[in-house]
Amino acid sequence: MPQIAYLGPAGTFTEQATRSLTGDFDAELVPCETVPLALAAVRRGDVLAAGVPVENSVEGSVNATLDALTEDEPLVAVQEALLPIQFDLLVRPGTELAAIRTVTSHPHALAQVRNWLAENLPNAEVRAASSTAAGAAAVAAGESDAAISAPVALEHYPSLERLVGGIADVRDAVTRFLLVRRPGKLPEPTGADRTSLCAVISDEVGTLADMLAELSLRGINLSRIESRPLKDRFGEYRFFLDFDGHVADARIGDALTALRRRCSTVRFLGSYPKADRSPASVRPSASEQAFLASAQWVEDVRAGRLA
Ligand SMILES: O=C(O)C(=O)C[C@]1(C(=O)O)C=C[C@@H](O)C=C1
Repeated sequence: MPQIAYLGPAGTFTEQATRSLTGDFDAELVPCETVPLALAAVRRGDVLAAGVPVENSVEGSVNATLDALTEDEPLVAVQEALLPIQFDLLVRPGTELAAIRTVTSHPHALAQVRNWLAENLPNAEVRAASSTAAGAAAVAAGESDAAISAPVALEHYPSLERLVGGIADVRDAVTRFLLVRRPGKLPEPTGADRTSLCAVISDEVGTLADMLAELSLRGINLSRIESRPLKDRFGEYRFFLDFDGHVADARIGDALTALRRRCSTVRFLGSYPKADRSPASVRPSASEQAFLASAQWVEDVRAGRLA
C-alpha cells in the first residue's frame, strides 16, 4: 500500500485534506512534524507523496510550504483540495474560559482567530505549535491550558473536550492543499486545470511586467502571484505563479517557453485539476485550434508551401 506523508500528528486539517486527496486509492498516511520533513520524505522516496497546506483565504500563503517546494530537488503537485476552516477551543475537562492562561496552535491557525482571542482570551499567553493537532497534544499532556484545533482533533484526543466550537474571525475561510510527488507522469488535462510554477527574474526595469505580459498576451488567467526572498541574496525574490490551464495546453506550453527564455530560473511545480473544477475560459485566439492552425501556417511558410 502506498505511503503518503502529511503535516501531523493525526487530527490536523492537513490530515483531513490528505484523506480526501487519497480517497481514490488505498494509502497509509504517515504523519510528519513539519511540511519540510514531509517533503523530504517524498524526495528520499520513503513515501510516494505528501499532502501539504499551500494557501489560506485569510492568512495567505503557507511560506514553509512554498520555501520547501523550491529549496531542494524538484517536486510537482498532482492534485489539490479545498477545506473549509473553523476551529474548536479544546481544553482538559472542567477548564473554564476564565481559567485559561496559555493557548496554543499552529501560527496560521492563530492568525485566523486573532480577533476571537483578543475578545475572549485577552490575557492568555499565545504559544506557537507545529500544527493544530500538536497544540491539542500539548493540552492533553498538560503543557498548555487550551488549543485552537481542527474539529477532527477531538477524535484523536478523547481526553479533551470542546469548550467553544465554530471559531473563525472570517466566516467561510478556506485552505488549499496540494498532493505533491516526485516528477513523473503528469495528470491528464481536464479543461479545468491549474499550473503552478516558480520563477526567478533579474532585478531590472520591467522584468516582472514582461513576465506577466507573456501570460496575459496568451489569454491566461493568473490566479495567484506571491514573492518569497531568495534568502542568500538580499532584495532578490522568487515569484510563485498559479494560473488556469495545463502544461499540455498549447497556450500554456507557449507561455512557458517564453518564461523559460525570459527568467533566470523557472521551476515547474505541476499541472493538476482545480478542486472546484471551474473550467478555464479561453478566448478564441488562444484556443488549441488557433495555436495548431497558426503553427501549421508557419510550418507551411517555412516549407515554401505558403507565402
Ligand atoms: O495545523 C494544521 O492543522 C494544519 O493542517 C496547518 C494549517 C495551515 O498551515 O494553514 C492548515 C489549515 C489551517 O489553515 C490552519 C493550519
